[in-house]
Amino acid sequence: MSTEIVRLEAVEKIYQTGENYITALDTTDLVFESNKLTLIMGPSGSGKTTLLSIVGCIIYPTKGKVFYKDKEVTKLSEDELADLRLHEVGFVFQQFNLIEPLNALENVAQPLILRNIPKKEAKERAEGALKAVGLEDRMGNLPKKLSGGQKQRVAIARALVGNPSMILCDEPTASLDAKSAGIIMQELKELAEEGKAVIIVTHDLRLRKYADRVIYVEEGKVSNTIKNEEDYK
Ligand SMILES: Nc1ncnc2c1ncn2[C@@H]1O[C@H](COP(=O)(O)OP(=O)(O)OP(=O)(O)O)[C@@H](O)[C@H]1O
Repeated sequence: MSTEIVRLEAVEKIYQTGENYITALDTTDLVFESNKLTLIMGPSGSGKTTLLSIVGCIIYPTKGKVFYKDKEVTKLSEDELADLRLHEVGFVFQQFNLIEPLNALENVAQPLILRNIPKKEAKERAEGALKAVGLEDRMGNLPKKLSGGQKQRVAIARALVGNPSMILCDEPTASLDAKSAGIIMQELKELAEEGKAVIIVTHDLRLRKYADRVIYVEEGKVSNTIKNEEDYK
């Protein structure tokens, strides 16, 4: 059963640079639910990262309201927002963002250490997360001793380890070959099936087969249909 995780009500984001105003996201109403893998697609500069950043409580919208499980995010202070992010959101990026001198296990344990969880418990939970992504035999490896696909699985384990409700991914397969990309998408799909809200920004139209839902963003406007596939390449 799906439940509502994030709700955007009449959300708009306008950036100001000097005297110029850019409407990165036009008035948008959206709901993201648990148990669903959603793709956010659109041409470069269309507003995808802006949308993901609002959903992930990284930035405030200029107008409108954001609710996280009925808590109004747009009323929270910066500190409360950071706290919500730390506990409820897992992030996965194109470039993995692993800490090079730390091995896979230490990388995955890092968010728990930041939350002052005792080292022993952090290690046990990190082992569990690495097992969940099939990397139990690579726990002691430094990132440089892992393939791109394995690094991304470590990044997914790190996103998972705090047991967030949402996993947000910005181009998670863009640095990977087709086979590794397929493994990562399968992994993310399983997380959605287990109850997470998984939201992925991508340019890759081939990933649509993994999605429960696809949202297209063009010039800051969100819709359920694609206008011109050529613009997405
Ligand atoms: N911090 C910022 N200040 C000013 N303008 C910004 C800022 N961030 C984004 N923009 C502008 O807002 C618009 C949407 O940007 P956004 O990064 O959300 O697009 P995107 O679809 O994620 O692009 P890409 O696929 O290239 O990453 C663009 O015109 C961009 O130049």
